[in-house]
Amino acid sequence: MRTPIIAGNWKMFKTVSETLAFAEAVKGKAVVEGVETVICAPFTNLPALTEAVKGTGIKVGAQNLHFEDNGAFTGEISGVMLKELGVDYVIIGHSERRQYFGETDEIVNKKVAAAFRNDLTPIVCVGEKLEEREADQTKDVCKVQTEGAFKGLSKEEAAKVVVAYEPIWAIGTGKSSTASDANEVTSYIRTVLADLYDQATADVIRIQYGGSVKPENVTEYMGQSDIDGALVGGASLQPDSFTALVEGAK
Ligand SMILES: O=C(CO)COP(=O)(O)O
Repeated sequence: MRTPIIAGNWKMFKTVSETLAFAEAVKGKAVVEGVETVICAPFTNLPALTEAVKGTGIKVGAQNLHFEDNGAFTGEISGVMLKELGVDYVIIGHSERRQYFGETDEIVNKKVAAAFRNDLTPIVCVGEKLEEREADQTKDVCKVQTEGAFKGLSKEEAAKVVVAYEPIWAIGTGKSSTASDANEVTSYIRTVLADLYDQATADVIRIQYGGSVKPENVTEYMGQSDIDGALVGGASLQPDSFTALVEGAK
């Protein structure tokens, strides 16, 4: 009932020429029936990437947006600008944005609203730090971040959001959460969403796992009851590995 979604988060990697080479290499691949494939690239690569993947079934996402549609915000990019490029998704509240760029739950919430204003699908990231996990605060942290992100969203909007559960200690470290631990948290997030809306709405919201996902472990995550895909950093950067991730999500 929930279509699995594999999204690559390229972070601050790849120039335009590298992006075009990647798109060429995955042409006719990295697309599997019943799985949604998304590449979230740096802003500078989005025009070339949307053009290059046209008709391939691969969708394009940004990694951030400003919460206003335009204005005196030097260096920022808005949802209006992304939409015109043919971008469909936008990652919001990634832990690197929260950690290095001071994004709070309130800012995340305003960005989610901006995404909906511009018909972009938000991929909202939540997840705990190592010390929070060790202090047994994982669920509390995810609850606060989820409630903060969804504030003011209608049921119809909520149903379209993709949540990415990314334990911060598992990002780029090679230390992935076990599939059953990750499923315990994603199913808990679903109960938070059911409390906010209702069970039927919570049941259609897709929740990804992110943190050291690779072709070798993706199938194990996808086999869990409440994990509907993966948000992948490092392993999404090589065409072969990205293709294998999508195939592994079948
Ligand atoms: O942050 C991530 C995706 O948003 C995860 O990164 P890695 O897959 O490199 O651990």
